[in-house]
Amino acid sequence: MQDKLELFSQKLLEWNAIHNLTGAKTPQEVQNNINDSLYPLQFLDSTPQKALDIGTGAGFPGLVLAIAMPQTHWILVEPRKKRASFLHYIKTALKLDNVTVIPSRIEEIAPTKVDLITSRAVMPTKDLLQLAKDFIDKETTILLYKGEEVTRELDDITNYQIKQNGKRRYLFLKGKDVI
Ligand SMILES: C[S@@+](CC[C@H](N)C(=O)[O-])C[C@H]1O[C@@H](n2cnc3c(N)ncnc32)[C@H](O)[C@@H]1O
Repeated sequence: MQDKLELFSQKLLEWNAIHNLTGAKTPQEVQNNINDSLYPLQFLDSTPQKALDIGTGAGFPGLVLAIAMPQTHWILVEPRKKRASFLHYIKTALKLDNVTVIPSRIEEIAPTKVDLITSRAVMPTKDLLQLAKDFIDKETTILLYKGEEVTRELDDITNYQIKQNGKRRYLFLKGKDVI
């Protein structure tokens, strides 16, 4: 896993020097994003079979999680062409057979139920749950990477867990509480 993460980091820095894929411009910034992506893994109680990352951008968190979780099939949804091309390039270069890259918006793709949904810095929680509703069943875990104001977005959702690491808030929801 470490070798793959290093190669991902190196290629991201190379691509990012030409195309503007992400704000992470230095090895340390990329590493910080990798650490952020991986941190909440310790709170997952089982290995999901199928997972969906919405708005993967240059790979955070979905691609990093796919490298760390080879037993899970990851669907990475990213509509911006250069970002999706980069994800596809990394899938091929790192031989990530457990990854499918879909270069579309989440609302444009055929829904399928998944065990885990992740997303970071894409849209407010309620909007995301609405667009992702056909991917969610009662057992689905939803893991959203949020900031300190996370609870303001929750309105009537009362059953959730938040794990904190510095300013990051990892929001865990269960399908049965949001559908
Ligand atoms: C601020 S970037 C965050 C990228 C990455 N998740 C991260 O944290 O580095 C937001 C990403 O969400 C994607 N996005 C925006 N609306 C989307 C939608 N409706 N469905 C899927 N992706 C979307 C954008 O193309 C963009 O790459």
